Amino acid sequence: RGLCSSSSSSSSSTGSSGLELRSLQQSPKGRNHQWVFLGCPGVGKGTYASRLSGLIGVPHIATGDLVRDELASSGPLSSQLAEIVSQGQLVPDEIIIDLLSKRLEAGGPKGETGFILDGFPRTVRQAEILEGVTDIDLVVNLKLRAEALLAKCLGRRICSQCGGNYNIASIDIKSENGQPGMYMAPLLPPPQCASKLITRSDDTEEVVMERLRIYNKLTKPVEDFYRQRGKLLEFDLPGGIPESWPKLLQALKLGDNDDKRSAAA
Ligand SMILES: Nc1ncnc2c1ncn2[C@@H]1O[C@H](COP(=O)(O)OP(=O)(O)O)[C@@H](O)[C@H]1O
Repeated sequence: RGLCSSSSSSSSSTGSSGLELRSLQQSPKGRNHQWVFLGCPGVGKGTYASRLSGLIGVPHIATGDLVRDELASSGPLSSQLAEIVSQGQLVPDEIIIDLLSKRLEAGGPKGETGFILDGFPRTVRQAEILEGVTDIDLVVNLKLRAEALLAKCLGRRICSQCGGNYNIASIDIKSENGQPGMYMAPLLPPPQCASKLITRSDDTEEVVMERLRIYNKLTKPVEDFYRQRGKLLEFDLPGGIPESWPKLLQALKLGDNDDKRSAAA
């Protein structure tokens, strides 16, 4: 059983949460794509969600980024959040829903009606709340061989100046016992970022292992939640960006041609 292997499904009773996600467009007419990206830490959700967001013209909203922005703002929540995040635990639903609602509200005046969510929902309860306020079109479940996940998290680097995301891990899994090999090249920073790289404080081996454990326990059941609703698209990443990106576009029927937007409709 791998780090990110499947687990049994969980029941999904719709409890009254008392929570609401404000300002989501209710009507499927005239709105843009509302997609969710699921996948273990290190799988590359941020990379692919952000590339796709540029392509289909909707914002990439990562709840992990919202949490880190809140942490950096030194607001009233930051010390509570710092402790939770540094241990790889999940932030309480109420806080996450509040951060996400505010982000969605801020997009309203800019005319944002769609999104690619990355890092939300992370529990069945969060999925139920989201399903209660809008009809998600598609959930992409990104999967990567377990051997690569930890290395990908440990190799992650961010430019402290421009915010660019890079990865110094070079993954070369040799073929063995009939299993094919896999190569993932590092995503190195340009020279102007190279001296300004920082590592996320929760990307240590101990915390990543805990985040993977929590993913399997609390987020894996979210896959079943969407599978049962016919919304889940499974996508096995075949390697690094050069191999994976065109295949992902194909799987999403976005094709690699000039007609990307209409193909996405
Ligand atoms: N939907 C969520 N529910 C609860 N906690 C969250 C959620 N999204 C992000 N977090 C918090 O922010 C941290 C970083 O999230 P993220 O950047 O998505 O990490 P990962 O690389 O593990 O997918 C998580 O470990 C968790 O503490």
